[in-house]
Amino acid sequence: MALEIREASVIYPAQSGRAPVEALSKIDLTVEEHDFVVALGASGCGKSTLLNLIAGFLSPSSGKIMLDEAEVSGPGADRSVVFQKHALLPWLNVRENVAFGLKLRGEGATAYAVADRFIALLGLKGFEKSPVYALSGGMQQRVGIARALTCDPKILLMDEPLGALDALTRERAQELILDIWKSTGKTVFLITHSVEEALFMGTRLIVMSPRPGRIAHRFDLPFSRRFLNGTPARQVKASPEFIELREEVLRIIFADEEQAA
Ligand SMILES: Nc1ncnc2c1ncn2[C@@H]1O[C@H](COP(=O)(O)OP(=O)(O)OP(=O)(O)O)[C@@H](O)[C@H]1O
Repeated sequence: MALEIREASVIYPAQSGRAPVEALSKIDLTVEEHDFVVALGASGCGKSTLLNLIAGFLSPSSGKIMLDEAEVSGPGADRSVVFQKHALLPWLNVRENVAFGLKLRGEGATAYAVADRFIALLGLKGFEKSPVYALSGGMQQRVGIARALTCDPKILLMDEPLGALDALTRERAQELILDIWKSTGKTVFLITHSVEEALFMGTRLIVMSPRPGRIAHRFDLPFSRRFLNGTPARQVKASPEFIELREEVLRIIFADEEQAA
């Protein structure tokens, strides 16, 4: 078992005359090692709050987050976060950005060797000395993922990591992340607003509903394994089984959005 969330609730306190917000209500979720869990749901259903709980940026109002039997009480090197805005350091080049986390941990001697391994894995070889501001959005996001991986986290947490990319780059990045997931054996928790991305990438999907934020539906997914076993991505995404599930999940989310309107 990698991660266990037990009856976790988050209530944000009342602000400027508004009532408190029950952002998450009694979330139960077990994430096994090497799972690729994707969270999907209408805006405001608590996806980022859940990721922040796992990252340790936020403590639950009640309930527990356990990682390998130990209670999560704050951020730690066993979890790395990749955000949509990759939060790179613009004055440093690719290699320095990727090595940054390890150097911060005092692992200066090995930092560059490890960084170079992940630079190659993410297809950034040859760009080590490029300033990150000169790279495309897709390449910057790959630098962000390489940096997260260098610290060898048990769990990679990704909050809408591909949201800012154009459609073609986004599809390529999905495939790259799946290849890396397979080769590194990491456990992944990813938030996305794209139903197609969620179905394609995850081994497990949680569909969340708002007010209060909760897990309303859970699905086991076969599609990423089909891609990793050699079926072309577009063929996976165009299969009748994929399309049927995509429409089912869209119906669930649209119903939540309509209720909120
Ligand atoms: N710091 C905060 N203080 C008060 N309320 C908050 C805070 N952060 C989030 N919320 C509220 O908690 C609920 C869940 O927010 P959260 O950002 O986790 O949802 P989300 O599913 O990630 O949304 P989106 O898809 O729009 O990013 C929302 O109603 C939001 O307005």
